[in-house]
Amino acid sequence: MITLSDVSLQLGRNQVFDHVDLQIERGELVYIVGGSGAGKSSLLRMLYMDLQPDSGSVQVGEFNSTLIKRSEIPYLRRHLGIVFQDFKLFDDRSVFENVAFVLEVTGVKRKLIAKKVSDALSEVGLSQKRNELPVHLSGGEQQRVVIARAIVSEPYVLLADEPTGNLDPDVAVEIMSLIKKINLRGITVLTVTHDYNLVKKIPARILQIKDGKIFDVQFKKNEPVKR
Ligand SMILES: Nc1ncnc2c1ncn2[C@@H]1O[C@H](COP(=O)(O)OP(=O)(O)OP(=O)(O)O)[C@@H](O)[C@H]1O
Repeated sequence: MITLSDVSLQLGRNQVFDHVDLQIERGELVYIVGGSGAGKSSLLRMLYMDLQPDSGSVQVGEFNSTLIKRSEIPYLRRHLGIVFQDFKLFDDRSVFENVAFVLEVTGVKRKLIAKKVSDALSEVGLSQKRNELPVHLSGGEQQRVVIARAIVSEPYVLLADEPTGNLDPDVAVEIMSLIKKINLRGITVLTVTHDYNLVKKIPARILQIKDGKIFDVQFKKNEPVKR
């Protein structure tokens, strides 16, 4: 599903990735960890092709960074569900409208939008709140809306950058459980996290970015992962 082949990336003076190879199979759930400035966001940006590697290639589904034209990048992004901190909800639109928006801009028919949005809201447990404004929801509920918006177009990969970052520990576990449920439907998930409590509670593959490389690391219970 995702392959990095001999990828190097320099940003400013930082060698963020140095001849990195990585393979992620369809249906995997993967945590991405690493210290501040290690390159976690840069990895996600390469996957949605907002950043091009200086050398090597990034393959996401049928899209390859060395072949893709700028005009094709929106098609790639339609296959990606994106849950980022700076990708806010519209305060003046209802929960339903926030989720529907993604489909409206891609020209999906009204009836189909209603069905897809209802399904997505039901999946995240927010059917009852469809007419609320986001400001009337709790932080965890708002994050559920963000997740509904990310999955409504039935992506094959979900990319999440600290999806539980600002939430209480219990709510964070609920949100991660929801992401796991979505993953079990067959969607490949990559999620950046700093939260080892979460990794402990909901175990999955862990990739650590360090010194320009990406390592698979084993999480040992009772022992903090070194950062
Ligand atoms: N546009 C840029 N120009 C120069 N350097 C950059 C640029 N963007 C990012 N960097 C540097 O590249 C490195 C990787 O940044 P990145 O944002 O991917 O790290 P991160 O692991 O997501 O960090 P954090 O956990 O702090 O968000 C950092 O050293 C950062 O300062």
